[in-house]
Amino acid sequence: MAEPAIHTEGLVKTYGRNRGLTGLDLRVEPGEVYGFLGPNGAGKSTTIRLLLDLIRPTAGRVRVLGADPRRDGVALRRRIGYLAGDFVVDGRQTARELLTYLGNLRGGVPRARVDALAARLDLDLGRPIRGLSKGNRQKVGVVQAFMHSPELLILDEPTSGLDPFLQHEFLAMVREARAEGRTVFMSSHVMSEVQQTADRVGIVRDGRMVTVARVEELRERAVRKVEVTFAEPVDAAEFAALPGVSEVTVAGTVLRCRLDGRADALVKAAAAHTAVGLLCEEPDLEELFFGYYSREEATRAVA
Ligand SMILES: Nc1ncnc2c1ncn2[C@@H]1O[C@H](COP(=O)(O)OP(=O)(O)OP(=O)(O)O)[C@@H](O)[C@H]1O
Repeated sequence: MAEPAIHTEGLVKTYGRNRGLTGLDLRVEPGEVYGFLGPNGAGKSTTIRLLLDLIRPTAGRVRVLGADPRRDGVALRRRIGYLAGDFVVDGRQTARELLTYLGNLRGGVPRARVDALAARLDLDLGRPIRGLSKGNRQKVGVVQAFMHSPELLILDEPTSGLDPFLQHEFLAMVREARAEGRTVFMSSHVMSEVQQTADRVGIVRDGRMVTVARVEELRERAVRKVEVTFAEPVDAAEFAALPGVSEVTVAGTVLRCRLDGRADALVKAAAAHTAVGLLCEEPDLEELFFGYYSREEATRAVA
């Protein structure tokens, strides 16, 4: 098996008496888009800062692209594109000057590549950064992360605060990066952006991993609200007994219920009647995500 793009074992980071990470095991395979999800304060930014050697671990092991961020930091930076959650730029220099400077630090980036990204995001490179709007400064951040075509993109809460146009382009760029075989590690507390792009999702809480799953797997386990309209009234009891089906109500010819996991049994039961309409809410990982938490909290309360 290929060496992981990111590998941490028992990663601990304490900030004085505060616990940032309490033993994080993380494995990101090369070429995948990995969504790193968790609520505020879970330890996402701490993890990312450790991967980039911006801070040092209290204990545990970190490998990034097969290297040690602490020893091989300079060489690693050239192979990584990083977009900080709080990416801030300012100054008299133009966007082009800043991007050229950053590009040179990473071994040089073709001008045409920067131009193409800027054109795509509708960013004027000739204007001084201090005169740019917040949205345009964010575009500078996106360009600097992608411009050197890095093997690994590390994106900390990348779409928070992006306008819908930029969000759309950004997610397209993530998908393209994957198509080119790059690895993307993206933190978020917004399920929808991860749902659209990630192959796998790791959910972190209180400084450790709560669960790791493929996005389809999470979807399959997700809870949906389903509404079926029949030609004739149906009996609620017939549907309430089905696996995964609960909260069944029937109003005339319309059946509403909650579906946990696979739709198979419900679909087959509905097919025994004449179904004239079917509405199924796309499952939201958010609900599943908080489902995990409450389940975990419940376990803790019992313990
Ligand atoms: N510099 C610091 N000093 C003290 N405690 C810190 C510091 N940085 C983070 N922490 C603590 O470590 C924990 C994890 O924080 P972290 O910023 O990594 O979470 P996060 O998941 O990135 O959250 P957010 O989405 O809010 O950025 C929190 O309890 C936080 O209070």
